[in-house]
Amino acid sequence: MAEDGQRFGLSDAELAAHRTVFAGDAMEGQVAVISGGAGGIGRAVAWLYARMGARVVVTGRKQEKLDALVAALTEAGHAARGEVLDVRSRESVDAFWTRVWEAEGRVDTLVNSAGGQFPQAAIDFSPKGWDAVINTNLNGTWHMMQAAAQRWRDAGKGGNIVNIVVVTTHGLYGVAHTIAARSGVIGLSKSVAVEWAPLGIRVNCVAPGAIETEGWNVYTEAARATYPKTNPMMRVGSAWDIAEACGYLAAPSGGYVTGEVLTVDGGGQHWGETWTTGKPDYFRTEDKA
Ligand SMILES: CCCCCCCCC/C=C/C(=O)SCCNC(=O)CCNC(=O)[C@H](O)C(C)(C)COP(=O)(O)OP(=O)(O)OC[C@H]1O[C@@H](n2cnc3c(N)ncnc32)[C@H](O)[C@@H]1OP(=O)(O)O
Ligand SMILES: NC(=O)C1=CN([C@@H]2O[C@H](COP(=O)(O)OP(=O)(O)OC[C@H]3O[C@@H](n4cnc5c(N)ncnc54)[C@H](OP(=O)(O)O)[C@@H]3O)[C@@H](O)[C@H]2O)C=CC1
Repeated sequence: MAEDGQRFGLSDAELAAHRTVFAGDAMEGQVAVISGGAGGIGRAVAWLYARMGARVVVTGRKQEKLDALVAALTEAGHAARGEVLDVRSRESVDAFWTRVWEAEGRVDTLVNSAGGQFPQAAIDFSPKGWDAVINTNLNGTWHMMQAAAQRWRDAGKGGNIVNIVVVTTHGLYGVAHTIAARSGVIGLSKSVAVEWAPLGIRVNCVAPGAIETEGWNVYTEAARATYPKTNPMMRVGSAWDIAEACGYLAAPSGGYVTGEVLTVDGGGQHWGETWTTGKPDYFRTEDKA
């Protein structure tokens, strides 16, 4: 829980009404699976895909979060289902995909938004902490990707995958474990984009900058206060910014895009200060002039 108990990000009511550039039938008749679907970014993707006409299946570890989202989507007239799933368990992932395929008869898009990390200097990572982040973000994403691809291969019909990662191009202080995991996901995605193209499967990543969501609760107030300075636009992004990138990749607009990393960070990969644990004295150049 947050040190100050704050809530961050967009509510279901805001996501239901947010302006979108996408047509209401852009994913008509399709089924989308969204891991971490009741989190901040996954929830926005679920709302957008549902509003584009898809049936959505959202997963996560906490039943009550899933229930609340499914109730809100259903209330708004959308087709939605929630299933508890820890992506770190390969056995659970396989059983989930078998159930979904039986229930829905198809899946067209998988978005891997289950993930996260805790901020800590790398030199102090415990073996258990390292494993938790690698198993969630790299292995969990892989379990979902491979299980989906195997069903698509067996059905003789392709699909597409969108992996939510992190911008890995510069040294993000305090999250080296996640940079290792996400770099793995990016490399993996590019490789299987090639291997799985003959199966009709596209694989892409979306790399968000600082996006206001409930996930921010693991960071301190001081760290969060710096997030607008992570990019030249000097503001944070919203989960809807990421959802629309995922909409572009999943809809026919993304039909010729594979092996790509779409960075949605207000230009943060080119300029900005990123301190997940607060700015260490060593880097305070203003005091050293
Ligand atoms: C360019 C633009 C850029 C922009 C750059 C700025 C953006 C930065 C903001 C990024 C934001 C996000 O990604 S926010 C969105 C993502 N959401 C989150 O990160 C939410 C929090 N994360 C998670 O829940 C996780 O996924 C994860 C960390 C893997 C937790 O997995 P588990 O459920 O296994 O967690 P636990 O059982 O609690 O912990 C497992 C072990 O991990 C370690 N551990 C856990 N929390 C710890 C902590 N605070 N400090 C130390 N160690 C910790 C301990 O060893 C734990 O074991 P014990 O010692 O035995 O307990
Ligand atoms: N917000 C931001 O600024 C940024 C976010 N990202 C990444 O985007 C993704 C989504 O983040 P965001 O929506 O902000 O964060 P949230 O914490 O709001 O959502 C992440 C969701 O992942 C689920 N989850 C975590 N671990 C597991 C697991 N082992 N199995 C299944 N589900 C799991 C959680 O659900 P439950 O607790 O129910 O399991 C949670 O709802 C993450 O990978 C995040 O690191 C990247 C860059 C910046």
